[in-house]
Amino acid sequence: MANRLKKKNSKAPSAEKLNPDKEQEVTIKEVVKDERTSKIAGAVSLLICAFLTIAFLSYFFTWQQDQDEVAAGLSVFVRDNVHVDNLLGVLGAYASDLFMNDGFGIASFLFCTFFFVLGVNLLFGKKVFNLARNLRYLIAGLIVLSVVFSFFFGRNFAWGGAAGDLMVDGLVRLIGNVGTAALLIVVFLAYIIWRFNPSFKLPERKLKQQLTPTENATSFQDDKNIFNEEYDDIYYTPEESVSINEKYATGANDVLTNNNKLKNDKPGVHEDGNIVVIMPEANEESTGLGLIEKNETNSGTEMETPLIHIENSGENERLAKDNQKQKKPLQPTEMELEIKEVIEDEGEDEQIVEEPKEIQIDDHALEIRSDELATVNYDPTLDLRNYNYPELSLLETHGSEKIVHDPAELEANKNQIIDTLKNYDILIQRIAATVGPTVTLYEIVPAPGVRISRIKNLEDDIALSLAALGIRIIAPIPGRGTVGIEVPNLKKTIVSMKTLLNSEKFKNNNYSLPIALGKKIDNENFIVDLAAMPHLLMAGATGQGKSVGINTLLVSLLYKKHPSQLKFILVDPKKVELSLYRVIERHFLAKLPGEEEPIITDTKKVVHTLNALATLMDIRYDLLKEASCRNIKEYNEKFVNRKLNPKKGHEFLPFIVLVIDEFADLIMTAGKEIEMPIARLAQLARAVGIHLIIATQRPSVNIITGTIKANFPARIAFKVSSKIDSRTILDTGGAEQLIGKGDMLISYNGELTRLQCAFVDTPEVEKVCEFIGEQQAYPQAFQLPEYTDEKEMDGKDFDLSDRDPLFEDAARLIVQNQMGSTSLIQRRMKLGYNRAGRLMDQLEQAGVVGPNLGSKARDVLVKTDGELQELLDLMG
Ligand SMILES: Nc1ncnc2c1ncn2[C@@H]1O[C@H](COP(=O)(O)OP(=O)(O)OP(=O)(O)O)[C@@H](O)[C@H]1O
Repeated sequence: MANRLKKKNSKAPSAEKLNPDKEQEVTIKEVVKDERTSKIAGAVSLLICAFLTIAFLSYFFTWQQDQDEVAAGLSVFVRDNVHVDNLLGVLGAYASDLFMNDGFGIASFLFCTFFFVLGVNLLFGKKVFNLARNLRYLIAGLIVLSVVFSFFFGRNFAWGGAAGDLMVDGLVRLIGNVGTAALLIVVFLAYIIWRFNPSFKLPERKLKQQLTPTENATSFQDDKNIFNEEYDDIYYTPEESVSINEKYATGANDVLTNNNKLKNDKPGVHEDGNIVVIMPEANEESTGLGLIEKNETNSGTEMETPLIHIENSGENERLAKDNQKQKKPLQPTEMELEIKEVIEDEGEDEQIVEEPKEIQIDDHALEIRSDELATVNYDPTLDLRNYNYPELSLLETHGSEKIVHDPAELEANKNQIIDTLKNYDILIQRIAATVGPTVTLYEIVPAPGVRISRIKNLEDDIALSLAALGIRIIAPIPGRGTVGIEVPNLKKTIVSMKTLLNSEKFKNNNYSLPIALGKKIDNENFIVDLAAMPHLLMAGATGQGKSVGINTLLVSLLYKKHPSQLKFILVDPKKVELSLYRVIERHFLAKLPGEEEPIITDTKKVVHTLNALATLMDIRYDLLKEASCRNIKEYNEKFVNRKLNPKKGHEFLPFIVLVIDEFADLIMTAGKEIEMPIARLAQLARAVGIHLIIATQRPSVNIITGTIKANFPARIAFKVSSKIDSRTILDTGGAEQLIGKGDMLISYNGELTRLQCAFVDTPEVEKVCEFIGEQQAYPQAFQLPEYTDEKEMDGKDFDLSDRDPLFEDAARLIVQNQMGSTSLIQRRMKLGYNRAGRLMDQLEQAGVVGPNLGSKARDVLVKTDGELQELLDLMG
């Protein structure tokens, strides 16, 4: 027996036997999941609703005739010669008797509403009504209403059905007739309040002329109740109740779009009849102001109803209608696309003129003796007084420049956006388009109640549905409260450098270092002051427009600055990108003393240059300190007004802009040696007019380190390959969705702006450089302070035959000035502190100066040039 059992249990079921079952199981699941099944179920449910409604209504008139027939139960379906009067025959008579007589009486109509709700939800495949809430209403309603009807209407008809009668009997036995009546009145009222939340309002005593904010807030609260009631079953789940406030606050989006107007509106009645109230629960993007329109009701009492817009009465009506239609969203094609006007700032085609000078100085100013301070202002441009600024004709206009609206494209995109959002149950109220050079910004006002975070979360799906590269969703647009969707234009417009340089904003600004970067989406020229930035970090994958961007910056500055006012230090490890600028070496470039190449390509030299720049920064800080100035602007002003003595080492300080084209290469080869001086310069150099522009195509965290990032508040990202890269540069995603070719995001002043970078082609840059290069120049490039590798010099004891090459110069300087000061050597010879200190030690050993006296200058032991010469001759 045991064996037999074992055998039976261990016998594996054959595959053939299993398969059919499995197949069947899968098929049933599929059938249940199939949307057609739910549609069919929905239709059946609606049919049941209709059937029950007709049967129940018919029951009122036929119950007496039919009750005998159906009293015998299910046999009515099989018995012969059964005659019923119910409109729906035997089944109608049986069902209505079952629900009304044997069930819950008139309350049975609630079953009809439940099947209706269920049917609609199944048929449309989404949660049109809240099923759970309706089920709660059904159960509570069946109990409460059946008892109430049974108790108050008696038993001559199935008012409360058998269930109602049974419960009434129990209650009467328990608490008597009076107790039951009292209890049922309370329960019934509670049910009505729970179900419909009616508003109880005392009649107004007199017409209000002026509402105080508190009164307004109360009115709002009341109306909100009416509103809740109106929308209770539709669209919104209880969790979305917060949104109901927004929905009620009809004005919310108008508040947002009309921010400026509304911000000025104070609570109270306005001339146009609108009343502004403070909305206690307005959503956070709104200003907290909403609008309520004054309306006369039939009864003549004043009532507040939600108003959408305030611009003018016609608009109000239209939007109020829109608001009423919220339950029925507009079709995409029905919604109008508002095309926003773009700003065009184009100046006349003329040459950019030199900044006006306060005083024109003629030749004799040069003859002013250095020992007496002149009364005429110093003009730093005098050395190259015939210098001509580059002409605009050297640049070209690329393409048509005019931004073309393609109505078909705009319409198609608009419809697709609306459709796509609708698929995700996001309804919108208004849509506007701003056509930019490369992308069009569709600005949408979501319907009240739609949470903006939902749109943001659906970014990828929406981009996929719109099937366009480079979709960026800005939800919400800061300060506007609308949601922006940027869609690339099929036909892109190139922004020419020439147009930007010809714009009024570029020609007439008082920026120290104006740079024309590009155009915003609304076509506004983006022109900023590099001196205010004060440094710029640029990143972008290869081929996305970085080099063009750097050229744009350099060309802007070349068009606006005189060689005496600005010097560039160009670092180009790739050797080819910036080589065009070598022809302006003696006008605009700065380099290390004795250095051949004007453009720095070698990493070791970059380290030297950066350290020399740091030394220059220290020297400039000393000068500023002596002149009691806080920054280069104040210092230069004082110098120009001849309040600073050039004999004491003061001089006009040009701005210095350091440009590094490929930062990653440098960091890879020199690491900290590069990072440290860059960080130090970035932290301190701004006040002394030294600004850095650093570009890299590898925006990874080991290149753009925390130290670097912290000191570069202004950052530009061209298209990058990943969201991580975008975060590394901008601290947010978005740059991976750009479309290349100069499409960029700039994070500046805490704002993220999408720009189309101005385009300047290499031949144009070449022409500009040649134009400058052909003109009279300084004898040599601007000399940076000498830099000697501290490590090389350290540990070497002073040996007279091995003295510093600058020993003699330093000795002469000290003797001539009769002042043994290290900072004098530093400033006048443009040396770093360490080297100047070492020179001073050597001078002490040679007997030129006395020992260190702490904060005081050392005594100078050699009194005349002749004495010094003798000493030097002795030293050999
Ligand atoms: N602002 C712009 N407008 C139109 N086209 C542009 C713009 N910027 C760049 N382009 C196009 O993209 C190409 C590549 O640009 P660019 O040489 O500046 O890239 P890059 O990022 O510097 O590349 P790499 O790192 O390899 O040097 C240009 O030749 C030009 O055709």
